Amino acid sequence: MGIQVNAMTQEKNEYVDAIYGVCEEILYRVTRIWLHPDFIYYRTSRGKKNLQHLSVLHGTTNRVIHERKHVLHHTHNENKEMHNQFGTKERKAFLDLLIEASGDGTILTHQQIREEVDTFLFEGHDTTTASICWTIFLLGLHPEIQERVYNEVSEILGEKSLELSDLGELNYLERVIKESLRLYPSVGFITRFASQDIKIGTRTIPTGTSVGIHIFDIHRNEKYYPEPNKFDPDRFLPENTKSRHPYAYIPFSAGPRNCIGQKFALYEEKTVLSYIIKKYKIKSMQTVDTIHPINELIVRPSEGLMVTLEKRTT
Ligand code: HEM
Repeated sequence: MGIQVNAMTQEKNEYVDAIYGVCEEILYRVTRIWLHPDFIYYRTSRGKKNLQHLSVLHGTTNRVIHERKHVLHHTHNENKEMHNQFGTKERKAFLDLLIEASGDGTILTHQQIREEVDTFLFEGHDTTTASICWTIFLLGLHPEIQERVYNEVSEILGEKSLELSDLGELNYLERVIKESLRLYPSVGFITRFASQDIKIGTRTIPTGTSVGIHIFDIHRNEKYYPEPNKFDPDRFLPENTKSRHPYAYIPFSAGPRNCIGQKFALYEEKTVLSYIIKKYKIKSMQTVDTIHPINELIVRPSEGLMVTLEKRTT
């Protein structure tokens, strides 16, 4: 979106703190029915704190949109092709497209643009970060699987830099990421609103019900995944997936409101992981039994994940 959050360099970061605060608060409030009415919740100290977090988040997004509108207004480049420093055609940024499509507020209001930007900022960064971390942790526990990834990456990349066309060749790494997303789906739980009666077996879910879908548990169903807690990337070999129920694996949700960033997410993860694995041997300092995954909208380890990185010599 064209802003620097500096989340890696600043120990205390207002934007990051606000994201964590809001995530924690959503779950806290959702699980306490007496806090559901606004007129009660916003009178509590937690409700007031949450408003402060939201004001940081919305303030940042508003600033990004206003700055971008300003730039677009002054460069008048809406209909011109943009070229980067190498002279190749540059695609327009997502925010630029939204601003252009907004028809100066007649088609998309400022608030609607802001909601889209918030969704992308949130869905697009924490999800992939968590998934990359869990994959590193699992590779650090399984040296033989890590070595297979290393061999694949070395064979495809050699000494050259990664190119877009290489990403489709990293098949084993893709299976590793998919299996990691099965065991630790970044989004462990989603909800849907039943817009009509749904019959499941002998039971009916009536219209208007909020339905919780526990992706974390679905992914550990023994019926579809024998030895469900075992990390086995070969579960995602084509011959092993072809007869699996399509909704037995839903890290990106399913249906019309599934994740629109899933292809990008896999590209991003393959890029980051292949660079790390090519340079370092990863060793995990914890085991599956000593880490505690928690669901704060994103499935994270409650106390972080400790790994050591040893520089590869070959
Ligand atoms: C490993 C990475 C990711 C995972 C596991 C993931 C997972 C999901 C899930 C489960 C949903 C459905 C949420 C719901 O229905 O409540 C979703 C929606 C969405 N995701 Fe992702 N996501 C990932 C990465 C990304 C990235 C990188 C982007 C953007 C660049 C993105 C953009 C979105 C958007 C915009 C939606 C909302 C779609 C809609 O409501 O129509 N996601 N994601």
